[in-house]
Amino acid sequence: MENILQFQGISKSYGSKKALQDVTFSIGAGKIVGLLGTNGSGKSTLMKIAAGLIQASAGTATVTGVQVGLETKSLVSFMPDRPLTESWMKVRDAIQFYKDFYSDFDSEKARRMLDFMNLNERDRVSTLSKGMNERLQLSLALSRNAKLYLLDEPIGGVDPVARTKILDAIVEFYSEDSTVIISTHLVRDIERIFDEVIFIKNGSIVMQEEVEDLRIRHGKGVDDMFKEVFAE
Ligand SMILES: Nc1ncnc2c1ncn2[C@@H]1O[C@H](COP(=O)(O)OP(=O)(O)OP(=O)(O)O)[C@@H](O)[C@H]1O
Repeated sequence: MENILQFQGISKSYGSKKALQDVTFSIGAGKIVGLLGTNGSGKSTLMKIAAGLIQASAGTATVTGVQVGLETKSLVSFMPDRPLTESWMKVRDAIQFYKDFYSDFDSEKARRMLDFMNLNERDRVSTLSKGMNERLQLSLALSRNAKLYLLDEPIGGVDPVARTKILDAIVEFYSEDSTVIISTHLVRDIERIFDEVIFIKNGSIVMQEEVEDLRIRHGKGVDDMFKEVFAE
């Protein structure tokens, strides 16, 4: 099976703070993967390295076998935990902005997603609620034709109704030959959509399992396993 994302011995420090320590894993094509860890465990750092936004202090990261850098930017669509859009924009300006910026942006798909999300192209980004803004950011990220989608806390801080809508949209609109990695600590709400999970604790990977194997091997769901691994 083709590796979509591979990390080999990746470490990252911010000054004396070690955010990632000797992280090695690989993820195949056609999966929705949960990157699960408590606050400060290194999830955003890992995603930013995969997206080519920050550099690792040591190790190698590849996307479809290509070392992360300029060439992989067109393969990876990243939804950061803070919006990339500007507050003066209307929803349609945000779409145009992405279209201008990314040659792989599919405007037709964006329109279908906006419709599904109950977003109006005339709405001003600054007036959107947090949940509606997350819906917009997700629509923008998933409307690119990428190999790898990195969604950093797509359901952070939104109500259960918005969460369900966002998760339904991911399942509905992701294309099955790509891979989606979703970071979160809100495991219970989201575990139903994962094929595979990676647990990250204090900057190290402590578990990577197919969800089905986890159930068979440990007789537990992802949320129970998460609570056990991260118990303090
Ligand atoms: N720019 C930075 N400068 C210094 N330390 C940083 C920086 N970014 C992250 N860190 C530290 O690195 C560690 C990992 O942070 P990271 O944001 O990757 O974790 P996270 O799992 O995404 O956390 P959260 O769920 O709270 O967003 C944390 O201890 C954090 O304080």
